[in-house]
Amino acid sequence: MTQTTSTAAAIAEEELASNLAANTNDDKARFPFAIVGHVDHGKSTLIGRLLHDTGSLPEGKLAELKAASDKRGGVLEWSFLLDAFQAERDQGITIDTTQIFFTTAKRRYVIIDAPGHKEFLKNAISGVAQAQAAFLVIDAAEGVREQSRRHALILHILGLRQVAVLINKIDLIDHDADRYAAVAAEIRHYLGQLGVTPLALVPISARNGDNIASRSEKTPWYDGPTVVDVLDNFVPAPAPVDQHLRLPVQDVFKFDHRRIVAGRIESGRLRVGDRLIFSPSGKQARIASLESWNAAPQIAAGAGQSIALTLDDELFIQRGDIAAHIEHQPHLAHQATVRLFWLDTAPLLAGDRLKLKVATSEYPVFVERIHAVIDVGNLAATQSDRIDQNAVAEVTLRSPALMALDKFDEFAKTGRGVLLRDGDIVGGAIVLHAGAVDQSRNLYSPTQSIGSADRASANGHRGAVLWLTGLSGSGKSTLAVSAEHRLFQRGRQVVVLDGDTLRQGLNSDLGFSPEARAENIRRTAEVAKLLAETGLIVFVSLISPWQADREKARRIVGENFAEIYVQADIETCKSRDPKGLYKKALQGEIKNFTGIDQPYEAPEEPDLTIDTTALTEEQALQQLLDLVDRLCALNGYESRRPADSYTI
Ligand SMILES: Nc1ncnc2c1ncn2[C@@H]1O[C@H](COP(=O)(O)OS(=O)(=O)O)[C@@H](OP(=O)(O)O)[C@H]1O
Ligand SMILES: Nc1ncnc2c1ncn2[C@@H]1O[C@H](COP(=O)(O)OP(=O)(O)O)[C@@H](O)[C@H]1O
Repeated sequence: MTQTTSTAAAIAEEELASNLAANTNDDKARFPFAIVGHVDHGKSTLIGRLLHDTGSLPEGKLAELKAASDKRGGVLEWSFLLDAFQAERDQGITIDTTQIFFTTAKRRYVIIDAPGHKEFLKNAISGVAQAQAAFLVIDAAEGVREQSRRHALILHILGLRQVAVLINKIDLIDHDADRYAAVAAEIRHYLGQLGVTPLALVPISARNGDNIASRSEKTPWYDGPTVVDVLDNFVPAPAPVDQHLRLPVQDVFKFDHRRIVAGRIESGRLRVGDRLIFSPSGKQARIASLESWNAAPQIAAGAGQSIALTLDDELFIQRGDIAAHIEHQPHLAHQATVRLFWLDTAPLLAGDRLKLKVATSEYPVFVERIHAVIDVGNLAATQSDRIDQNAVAEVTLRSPALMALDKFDEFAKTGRGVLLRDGDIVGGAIVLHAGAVDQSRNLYSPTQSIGSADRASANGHRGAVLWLTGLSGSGKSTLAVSAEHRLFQRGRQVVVLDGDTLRQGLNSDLGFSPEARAENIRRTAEVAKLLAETGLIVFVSLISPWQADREKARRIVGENFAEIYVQADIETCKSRDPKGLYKKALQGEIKNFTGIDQPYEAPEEPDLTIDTTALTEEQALQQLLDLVDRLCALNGYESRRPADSYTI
């Protein structure tokens, strides 16, 4: 390293350190925690109490509260405090109920998401609520309830490991040690199944102030910490600045002929001269400058800072790209296995299409497979094809877009996302596994064409041509169209090429002579080949009465071609006569009609024969879909985990 660069590096370190130190002086340095629990178990009262007992109430608030409580019958209602804050907020005064601040002798705190706040789950899941610890409040008289369980599960899913349980309303059970012990055992057992060991369980009465800021005389059998002790003992998370760099691009501005890339550094650090790679595009450039307005020029920055930088190369960077150092990039994948929490009233089904929003990027995805749905009550994993509201499940999502993702346990911010349907948040997801792809294959240069393997990887299946042959009325179109619907619902790329339709456009110049039919089949085979190469599952529904023409079609398409004989005898077809054509042909109104005055050669060795005279439409469809599954599955693409290997 030269003298100049080492000096620059030293300055950068120093500057970064001072920036970070500056950061610790703002409100971000408050220790953020959440209070969760079943409705009416006492969360609001606890907040009122905490503010009061730590001396954090604004002047005059207590008097106001007393007056309000007197009006309603005398008992001091600590939860009115939150109502009062809410009222002030509604009038445009500064206190925000979703961010309540208070201070103990040891440090400053921010309570994230006031209890009862309907958005808690959404916020918690979307990562807005960056709590580092949580209190789970449980009513001593009522014990563990559905919401207590669900909230505990969410805390676990969100990766929150510092959890303490406050068993509230201890006065309602007459400060009874045995009843307290029973509730404590129940919640310990449940949390134990999740692999969570509560840091403490505290018997409290939020209303009366027992064991909040000082030890209560009414629970002489309890010798553990108070709520404030527990708070002060939560350990702040290690600074994300020590992790690898993740800079999700928020925007790119044109300014004075320069392109300025803006974003918030979610983890790690960077400095001028660093070489960055932007995922998923794979473009690379060095940082030319860190922009600053009305401030001394910066040459380094770290996690938590919002920055604007320029690059030494005019790359096309866009919102949603993630900048990282080359040695430690996010995973690139079309497929991700996630643990999700479903919020929408409408269930999530296999094949459903959603958007996965991770940091600043949004990817279209569909549910490729639901591995297991978790019962919130007993944590049992069951196999299901639907995920109902408030359920937790493990699923594989697939995107036609290449996604840049991290695993949640490695990078919290870029390893978790929100699921959107029609613009609404309908669930949250943490990434357990991002299916890796061969990166070199996916970093395209504009001159390199996209191969069928890339397309298959994006779609989650290979392209193929399923050539349905059979008499008019045998059931070709019926089967092709139902298969198309079924596969489309599963998120497959699929299309039907039907003789009737093609003959109205591409092949409108052709009749039904043997030569015209041969040309009809040749053209259709060429089109089917092109579509299959772009990754589609193509159903061709043509009578294609001659073996030689069908063999030619197979040669044109090449690999991934299947000949399917849709079998029904002529008498059955005549009796079905869905379009009334047999009647006309028998009356001589239509000439050269297959099966009447032109032959039909049944396939000699079809890949599949579907006898529609013996099967119901559904059975016939299943036979066809089974063949599609075999023909179009990617090698190893499933990467499925059986439900019984599910652990949470
Ligand atoms: N002479 C004659 N013979 C057979 N079929 C006739 C004829 N005239 C019109 N139609 C209608 O055209 C559809 C068949 O066209 P195809 O393109 O599938 O035929 S071929 O593959 O070229 O043999 C066929 O559709 P399907 O009933 O779905 O098979 C008929 O609707
Ligand atoms: N198992 C079956 N599979 C497909 N179609 C069936 C079956 N059983 C009865 N049908 C009926 O046969 C007719 C087939 O018509 P269509 O699909 O237009 O045939 P094609 O496209 O081969 O001319 C439809 O009316 C359909 O409801």
